[in-house]
Parts: sequence; structure tokens; C-alpha cells
Amino acid sequence: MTDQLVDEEPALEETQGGDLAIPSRPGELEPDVVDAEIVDEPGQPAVRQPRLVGKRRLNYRYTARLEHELGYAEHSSIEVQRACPDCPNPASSFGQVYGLLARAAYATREHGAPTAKTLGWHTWYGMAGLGRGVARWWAWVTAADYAARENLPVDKVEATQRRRWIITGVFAVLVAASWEWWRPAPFGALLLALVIASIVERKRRGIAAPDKPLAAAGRMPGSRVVREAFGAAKLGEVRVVGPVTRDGPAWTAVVELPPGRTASEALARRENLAGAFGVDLAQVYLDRIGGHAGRIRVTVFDTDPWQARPVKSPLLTAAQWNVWEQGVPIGVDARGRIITVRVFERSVLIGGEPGGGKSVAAMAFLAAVALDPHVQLWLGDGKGVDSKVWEPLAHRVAASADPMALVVLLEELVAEVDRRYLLLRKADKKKIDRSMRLPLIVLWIDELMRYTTATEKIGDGKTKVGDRIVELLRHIVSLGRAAGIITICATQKPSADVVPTILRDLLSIRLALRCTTPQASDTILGQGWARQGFNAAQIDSAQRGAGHLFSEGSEPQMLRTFYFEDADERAIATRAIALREAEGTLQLPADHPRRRLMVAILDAFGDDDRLPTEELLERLAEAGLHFTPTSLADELRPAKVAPKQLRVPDPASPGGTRNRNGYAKEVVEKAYAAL
Ligand SMILES: Nc1ncnc2c1ncn2[C@@H]1O[C@H](COP(=O)(O)OP(=O)(O)OP(=O)(O)O)[C@@H](O)[C@H]1O
Repeated sequence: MTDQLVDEEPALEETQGGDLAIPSRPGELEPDVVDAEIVDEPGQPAVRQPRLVGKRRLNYRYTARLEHELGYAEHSSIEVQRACPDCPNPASSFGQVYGLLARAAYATREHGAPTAKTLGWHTWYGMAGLGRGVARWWAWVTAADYAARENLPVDKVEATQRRRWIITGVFAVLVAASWEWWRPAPFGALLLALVIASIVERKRRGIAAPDKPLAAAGRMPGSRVVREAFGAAKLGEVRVVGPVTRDGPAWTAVVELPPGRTASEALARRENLAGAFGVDLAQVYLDRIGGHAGRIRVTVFDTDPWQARPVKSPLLTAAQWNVWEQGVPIGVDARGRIITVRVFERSVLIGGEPGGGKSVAAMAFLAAVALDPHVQLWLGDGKGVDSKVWEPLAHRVAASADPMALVVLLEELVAEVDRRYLLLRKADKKKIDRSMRLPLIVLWIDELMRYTTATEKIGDGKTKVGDRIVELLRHIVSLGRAAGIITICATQKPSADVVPTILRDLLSIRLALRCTTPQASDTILGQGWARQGFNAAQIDSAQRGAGHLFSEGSEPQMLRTFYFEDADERAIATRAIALREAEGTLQLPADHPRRRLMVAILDAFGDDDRLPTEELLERLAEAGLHFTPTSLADELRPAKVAPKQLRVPDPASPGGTRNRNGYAKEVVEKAYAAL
């Protein structure tokens, strides 16, 4: 690409309104006109077929950007400046003033200078001021003030009038003479008069110029600006420890508060600080500095980090996950660092108003659980739609949105908790560990309100279903910790009647997405956090998926959850099913072929405890199921059943045994029970 600016000053008066055709659409340009202006590069073929690719009118000149083809298949563009026939004659004074104004307008547009508004003010009040000025001048030149004094001699008044007319005349001549010196000068003088008149007029009328807005701290403020902002936020005279530095999309500084003031006070005044820095609340972050309660790290982002593009989870590309060891990656902090939560021995509460992003946040947990084939998923879904995709890989599912079905599921889980406690007691352990080979169980309940507020009566006819569900949940959450049972609940209405405090306090990981009130935010995070600056009601609706997470550490942290599209969710579920199938941990439906095969094998055993492979194959063939030794082993591998060397009765010697490759009934029974 070659960019040449042919900045030849055209003979403006000659071309003005002349026969120069100014194209308005690409392709209309007359080649001759352009060829005349183009300076070919030495040694390059002549320009052909110029094509207009853009034009711009600035001042009284017209700039056309042309693209033309050189002899070889290369393009180059050239700017040609011509006089603009629609503009006032630039040689005239009016044309020159027009030029000045056009330049000012251009500068306003290009550089965003707020001149349009200022110009409007000056024009309006300037005209009014000029009118008043002309009236004053007339009173002065006619010596109206003298005329009113009756005892003054007439000749004295006339002399004054003469003198004042002469002064006016001299001034007029000077202005007129400047015309020759520089044509826009009289207009410049007029403009100056207008501006001065406008300022005086506004002063007279008591109209103040609009206040200059407080400048934002910018991308790299000095420590003085930081100190002043803390002062303005009523945090006293602080010291900026070390330099203010850039940290990716933000600037950051360590600030030491005045003696006796604490980092908590600064956290509570985050919004005041945002105002003092001239930025949005979402752009300001305050982190405590370990080992010094009076120091705080302030980080101010150039733009709102929570409105950036959705962030994809690492689970989308992970072949498999290990929840026990790797935890659950649920989102990113303001700097884009992944936040992972440990879930073993913990339970989760996700709350927020409708559309706050609960289902998407839950997806991070469900996707991690799904991709770990050794974690069982128990589903209780209040809405009956959101978790449909996970149903095929779930171990148990409570029928859609039916509180009674959830009661049945929870009772079964309570029984499992009790069974695990027995195992713990036997193994003399306080909590399950990997050596016990018990799978983690994740219980997922979406839309808690639907269940905990259900008023139907059950059992004795006195207990409400909702109360029973809360009771069962409390049992599972409090005892499930040591038994490897993790409960995850979501709720749209995080009020105390939906999530009783007694249950809320047991759920140790709490994620507050956008809420309507600080009280709702506190219901999720815990009492008093909103006052200390962790308030999900301050999350803007444009900050989708943003929330406060109370997990580890002494206070909540803000994050943005990973975003999963429907297709991502389906892809993970499909992968997870295959993974579980391969590991033999998929809970198979009643009519699954493997389940039917295992029933047929158990029937084929009859009263025998062990069978050589060939005999088992014969008995299966009698039942209409035809396998070879290899195909049977392949079918049973996912269920973790494999043939091995066994002592089986020897038909050749009654009462004797021999070594054969075969299957043990006990192994098949265990595998069937685990399906
Ligand atoms: N982490 C995120 N990143 C980007 N967009 C998100 C994120 N989380 C949620 N959203 C957007 O917000 C919308 C609502 O999210 P979601 O369905 O999870 O809300 P919800 O709280 O479950 O709503 P409801 O209670 O009505 O079911 C999503 O469709 C998505 O567009």
C-alpha cells in the first residue's frame, strides 16, 4: 500500500463552482480528473481505473481517497484534495470564517472537545450581551448621561459627543484596516466581542458557567490523587506505600490508613472511594493486606471487569475431572484468575433474583460432578427443566418439581448417610477417605422455595411437606459432611422462610448473585456483610453472572461465574455419560441391555456358584443370548466383571475339581447391585 497525499493547493477561485465533478458515490470519479493529480511512483506503471473509496469534506476543501490499480495486481490508495464547490468561496471573508468554524467543528468531532455546547452558550448570551453593549455604546456616544444634567453647558455636551464619535471612528478604522492585514480579523474581533459580551452578560444575569466535572483518576494517577480520593471518601490522611503501578487492565496501590483506622472501614466506603476516583463502583477493588489491619490494596480497573465477555470454563475441554482433588472451578475474579472451591465436607447455597445467573452458576458444579465418574449425582429439580440434561447420568432423580418425590429421595439419602456412619464406626474413622472407596454424593436441589414452602400435609397429617424437607436437609447437610455427601441448593427468594437460618448457616459455600435488596444479599452471605461492602444488591443487571462468593477466607470475594451455553452443557453431559459407562459407574435404566444381560447371567448360574465360560455361554445360548468368550467379556467389562481362573467341578472325576477360566456368581451379583 502506498499512501500519497497530493497536497497541491488547487487554484481555488478557478475551481470554485467550476466544472470539477465531485463524485458522491464510489466509481463515479472521472479518471482524467484524478490522473492529473496523481504522482506516480518512479518506475511504476501508470495509474489506471481509479476508484473512489471514501471522501471527507473538511473546511472548504474536499479530500477524496482513491484506490487505483497499478500495472500489477497491487492496490495503492491516494488522497486527492480539491476545492469543494458546495462550500462558500474560500477567498471571501465569509468563506474564511466558515473555514475557521468548520475546523473548530471538526476538532470537536474528532477530539471530543465539548465546544458545541460552549459555542451555543456564547452565541446566545453573546448576542444578548452585544445588544446590551450596543445600547450602552449609543448612550455613551450620544452622552446621554450628560444630557440629563440640565445645568451643564450645551457646548460641553456637544464636545463630549464629538470626542466619543471620534474614538468610535478610530476604532472602526482600525478594525477595517485589519481587513487588509488579515481578512478574518474583523470577524475574529466580532467573535471575541461576542465571547466577552457573553461572559459579561452571564455574570450580570448571575448564570454561572457549568462546573467542570471532576476528572477521573485516569489510568495511572499519582499518589497525591490517591491520597486526596481517600481524604474525600472520609478515610482521613492516608499514606501511599510504594508507587502506584499498572497491573494489566487496572492501576493499583497499597494505602496505609491513618493510625487507628482499619481496612474494614475502607471496605465499607468502597462506593465513596469510587465516587472520589470518578469511576464506577464495580471498577474499585479493595483487598486486605495480610499482617497489617490498617493497610489496604486499592485496585481500580479502567473499565467494569464484570461486563467483559462471558468466560468459558476449563471443564469444557477437560476429558475427566476429579472433584475430590481438583475441587470445582466456578468462575474468575476481577483480574480473570480462576476461582476454584473445595467441596469435600462442604455444602453450597446459590441465591439471587430471577435472571441473576443461578442456573449458569450451578452448571459449573454440575459439570465438574458429571465429569468425575466416581461422584454420584442425586437430582431434585424444582423447575423440572434445567437439570434435564443431567438426568441420564444421575444416580437418583426426584420426579420434576414434586415435593413428595423429593421427600422420598431425601429419606433414601438419609438412610445412606446412616449406612455410611455405620461403616465409619466399623472402620474407626471420623470421616470417609479415599481408602474406603465410597463415592462422593452430590445432592442438587434447584429452586428451594418450591420445596421448603410446600404446605401439603404428610404422614401423621400434621407435618407440612416443606417442614419435613427442611428437617431432612438439615440432617443430610450436618451429618453428610463426614459421610462424603455434598448438598448444593439454589433459590430465587433468599428469605428466611425459604432458607431457614439454621439450614443456611450449615451451607458453608454461599454464592450471592444479583439480589433486589441488601437484606436478601445478607440472607445468602450472612448477616452484616452488605454493610461491610459485600452487597449483591449493588450488582448491575448488565453484570451478568457476577456475585459475591463466601467460601474460604474470612470474607466474601467477588467473582463472575463461568458461562455455559446449552450446547456446552449437552456436550459435557454426553462426555460424562460415556465416561461413566466406561468406568462402570453409570446408573443404568431398568431396561438397559447390560442390566438384562446380568439378570440372564444370574439366572444361568442357577444353584451353581462358579461356571466355566463355555458352560455359561451354552446356558445363555439356551436362553437365546449368543456370545463368544470375548464378546461376553467385552459386554461385562464396564460392569467390572471379568473371567478368571477358578476351581470348578471336574466332570471326569466325580467330587474332584479342575482349574478353568470362568465367572463367579458372587462377583456378578455385586456388580448387578451396584448398577
Ligand atoms: N456467568 C455468566 N456470564 C454471562 N452471562 C451470564 C452468566 N450467568 C448468567 N448469564 C446470563 O443471564 C441469563 C440468566 O441466567 P440464569 O438462567 O442462570 O438465571 P437464573 O438466576 O437461573 O434465572 P431464573 O431464576 O429465572 O431461572 C443467562 O441466560 C445468561 O444470558
